[in-house]
Amino acid sequence: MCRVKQDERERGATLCEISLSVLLFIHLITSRSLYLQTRSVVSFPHPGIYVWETASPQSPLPSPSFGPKGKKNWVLDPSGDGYYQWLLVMMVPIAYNWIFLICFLEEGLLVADPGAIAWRYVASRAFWRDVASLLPTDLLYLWLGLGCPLGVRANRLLRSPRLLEALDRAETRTARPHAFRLAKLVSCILAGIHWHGCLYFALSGHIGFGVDNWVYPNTSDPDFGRLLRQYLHSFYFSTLVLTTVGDTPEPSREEEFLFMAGGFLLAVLAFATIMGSVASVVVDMGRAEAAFLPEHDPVKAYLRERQVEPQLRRRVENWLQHLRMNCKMIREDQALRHLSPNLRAQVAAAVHVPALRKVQIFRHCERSFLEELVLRLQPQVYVPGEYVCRKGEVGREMFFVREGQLAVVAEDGVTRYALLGEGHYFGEISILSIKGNLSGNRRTANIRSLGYSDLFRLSKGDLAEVLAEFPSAKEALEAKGREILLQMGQLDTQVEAREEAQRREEQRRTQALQLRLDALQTRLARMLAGLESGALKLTLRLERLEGGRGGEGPPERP
Ligand SMILES: Nc1ncnc2c1ncn2[C@@H]1O[C@@H]2COP(=O)(O)O[C@H]2[C@H]1O
Repeated sequence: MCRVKQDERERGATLCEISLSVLLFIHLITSRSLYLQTRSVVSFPHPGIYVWETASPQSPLPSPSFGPKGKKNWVLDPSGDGYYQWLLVMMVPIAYNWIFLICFLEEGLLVADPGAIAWRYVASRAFWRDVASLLPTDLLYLWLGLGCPLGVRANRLLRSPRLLEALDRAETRTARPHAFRLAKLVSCILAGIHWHGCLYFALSGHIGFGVDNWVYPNTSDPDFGRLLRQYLHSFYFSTLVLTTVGDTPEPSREEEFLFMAGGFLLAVLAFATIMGSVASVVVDMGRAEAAFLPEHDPVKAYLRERQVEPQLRRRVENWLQHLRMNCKMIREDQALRHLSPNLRAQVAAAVHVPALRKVQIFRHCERSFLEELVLRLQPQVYVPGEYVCRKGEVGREMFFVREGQLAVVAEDGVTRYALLGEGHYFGEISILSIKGNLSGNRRTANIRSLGYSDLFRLSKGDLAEVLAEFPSAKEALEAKGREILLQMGQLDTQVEAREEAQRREEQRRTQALQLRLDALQTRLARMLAGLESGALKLTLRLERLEGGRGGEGPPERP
């Protein structure tokens, strides 16, 4: 109960961390976007939320306007209510370390004492990093003005380890880690291009808008003065540079050359990183699948190399395709091999016990029996027309039908004696050593898969081990087997009667022997008692004799 609560608390804290870190991420990006905005002009359509229009380099703070063609750019005024409310939202991620007490492990135990948690946090490097990231550097705007260059709020970036931690956690917990990794990569690329675009715009402003072909065009031109146009132009320019597509205007000043060189170097690094990340994601995807699916290529190469007949090759290929398309896992134990035995048993039980419950004889079995059983089951998939077992073969395993249809067929492979579907089992007769079974350990029938069948295979040894602990299940299996054998005329009831008579005879003989043994033991005990009393008498007489000789009296008559 306590553990569940703890889990819930942890989950809640992690969710908070993730959502707050995402907010922080947005905040970081937004804070950078503000650079573009700080070079804009304010107009006042509503108290609190302001409409900003583009400023020209010549007039950093021109008079308020609604922009060309009455179009409005909805952004936040740093002195308005809207920005204040935004800051309140952003205060949550900043203050969450003070609100949420995140427990830590000491010698494997969770420490939940607030004092200890606080001390640990204060002594950690994260504390100083958080403090530095909280410094209200925004106040510098008051001194430097809204048009101050980048870097004033750079300390907010110190929060990025939290973001990375949140992303890391999310990656571990998400059901689709590959998609998540790709999304993360794309977000990083977009953020990189965004920041590069901001730098380009800042540098253009520094050099002067429209002074040459390379910089951002003159913002006094209504077309280039709109915030959206400024942003998209800068973003596009940076995309060209960072993807090394080229086709960018020739730089003509030292700053421009430096910026372009830096951009190209960054592009090379980014390209290598992207290629590496994408390759690793693709390889990981393949590896994860290969953990429980058979590899196509080696099998196909083998069949080709050994010149296996085309029909059989096609069957194998169909089988491989069926596994892949229907996500049939035949190597589940491989996928779960790193789990502890206990956890593996729990996972196997959670996945397979419902399927086993559909098997009639297991419907009312104890859960412990089924849990024991699922650990030993091996998934198998058969293609249409394939024989799972043939009459006369030595039985080494039995099967449970998880999905699909199979038929008990005659030698011709067509005549059906019985149909087996979900929840049925077969192959138990030859491995159970049923008394009177004339087939011994040989299969009593042919079993053929009608379509694709998904089975559980249980080896003879594993079945024996499990049944040894659960005799009621053994009796149920044997009873069903005897019934089938009886129908087939393969059960020698005489053998059973003979065996029963023999058993009774043996019992009778054992009892007779026991009686004789008891009688012999009684006689022996009597003899021993007689012997003992005789010996005692003899001893007494000898003592008396010795006593008489000592007193020189006449010897006593016997
Ligand atoms: N008439 C039948 N109905 C259902 N199952 C059968 C029938 N005949 C044979 N079987 C199953 O087919 C299996 C073939 O292998 P076994 O003899 O080990 O065990 C056999 C039974 O489980």
